[in-house]
Amino acid sequence: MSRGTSLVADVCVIGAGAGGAVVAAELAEGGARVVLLEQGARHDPADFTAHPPEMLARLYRDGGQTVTLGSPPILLPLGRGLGGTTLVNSGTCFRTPPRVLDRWVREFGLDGLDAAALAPAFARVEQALSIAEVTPELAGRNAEVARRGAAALGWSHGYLRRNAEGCVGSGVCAFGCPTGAKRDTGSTYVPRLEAAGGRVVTHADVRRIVVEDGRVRRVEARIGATRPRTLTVDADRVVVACGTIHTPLLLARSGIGGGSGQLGRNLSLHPATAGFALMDEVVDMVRGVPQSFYVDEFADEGIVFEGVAGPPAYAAAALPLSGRRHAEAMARYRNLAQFGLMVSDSSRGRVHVVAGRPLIRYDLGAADLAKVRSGLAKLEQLFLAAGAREVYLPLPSGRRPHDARPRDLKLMAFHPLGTARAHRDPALGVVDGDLRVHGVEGLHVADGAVVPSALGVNPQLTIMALATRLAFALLDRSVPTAEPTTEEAACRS
Ligand SMILES: Cc1cc2nc3c(=O)[nH]c(=O)nc-3n(C[C@H](O)[C@H](O)[C@H](O)COP(=O)(O)OP(=O)(O)OC[C@H]3O[C@@H](n4cnc5c(N)ncnc54)[C@H](O)[C@@H]3O)c2cc1C
Repeated sequence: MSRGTSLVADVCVIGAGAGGAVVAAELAEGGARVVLLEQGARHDPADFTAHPPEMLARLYRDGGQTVTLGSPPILLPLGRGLGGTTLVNSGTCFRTPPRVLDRWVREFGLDGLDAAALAPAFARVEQALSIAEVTPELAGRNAEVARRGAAALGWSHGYLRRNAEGCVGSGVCAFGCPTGAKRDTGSTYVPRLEAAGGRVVTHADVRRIVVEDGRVRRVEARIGATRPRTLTVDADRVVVACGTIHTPLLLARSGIGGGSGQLGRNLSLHPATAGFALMDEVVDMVRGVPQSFYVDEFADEGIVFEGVAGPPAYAAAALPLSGRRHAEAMARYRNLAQFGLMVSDSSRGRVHVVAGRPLIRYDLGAADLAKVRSGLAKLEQLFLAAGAREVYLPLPSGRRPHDARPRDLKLMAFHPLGTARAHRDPALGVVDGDLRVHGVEGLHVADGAVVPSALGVNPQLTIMALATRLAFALLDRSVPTAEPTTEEAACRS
């Protein structure tokens, strides 16, 4: 053991999030010998306390404090462990909008990724994760505030589709689902992988992918939470799925994928922010699904509103007030509503390493600043139309949405994409349309890094569908057509 351990696999998958867990399980069920290496731990919902500060430290990389450098700095939380960021996400599931897929075909030469070609992969994931629309009862009163506002204004809206069958509305999705209802990839695809004989190694920090004579040969990792040692996995195929921030770093330190000059570039991240409203009615925002409702009236302008909510410890940190006003608003926590907005960005950032530390550089461009300003003004309109007594926007006092400067904004981002983007042309992308790293035999990427443009919708289903398609391509089979659900079968008959 002191000299290190080695394993042999047909496929070594690195990272157990939205992309990695899916591709690993599908490959193992298809008969491949799979080793899945994950830097984080295996988590048990029985240990999820729903207490934000405690869970941030346990489930997130850097305690959820990953931040971009630029104007303005943006908080960019990332999950770590079996399930990756799916373990802490809100469970919202959208297929990639057809207009985005059309653009991929036109601008990036990704002919195999049109809506019809991806439909079986989407359907397979939707079935595996029991994706269904949230009911108004489960959505809770925070969603009802937004619904009332959108209805009064005549804005297009709806309840979101989610992967959380049996959800009871604990209200703390971002801090680990305490009932285990959320079907993150760690509790769905990883058990399927293990049942099919696949091997999972947690606390495995992959340091290098070794390529010889243009072919991938092996993966080298440091393993062990307490006494680190070396693990080598010999494999003819490797799928990298460390997420948009860490995949380009691993490829770069392995000396791979840099040929086009695009590695680490083209980072989009859906800048997001949120406002609060003080209502006359009791909202109890923590009761119900935090992200259960959307308003997409302005989707064509690149602005989408989605629910967000949390327990008092979370709201106290997020409320854009200070001193006595903060204390007074928190004393009326039960009357507070919250709603968020995200913009489909055209600004692009970059991930690279400086002095051994990852650095994420992203500046909000003028077009995206205009979208955030317009989104904040519309958010205020939405709350007022719902009957808000006061609206608290995340801006310095005295500043209005139309004159907000980048440094006035409190932005977060949850959807980093694009740093190893797919493009048919090796001079313009890191992977091709089959997610194979240009110029390297046997090496693929299956995570947010390959997604070549902002989506305008939450990305996990896109990433999972791409991972499903990759797994079946490697197995040399087509993605099977999903069995109709009981509901669909009843409708058809
Ligand atoms: C709070 C929050 C809410 C969100 N809500 C939604 C939502 O409702 N709907 C939606 O569609 N999306 C949502 N997202 C985004 C979504 O979860 C991510 O886009 C998605 O999980 C990304 O998948 P991935 O495979 O690219 O990376 P991840 O899921 O992040 O997985 C990457 C994994 O790789 C591991 N890893 C990294 N480096 C190494 C290494 N060197 N060796 C071994 N392992 C490594 C990491 O530990 C991690 O587990 C949300 C994100 C956040 C933070």
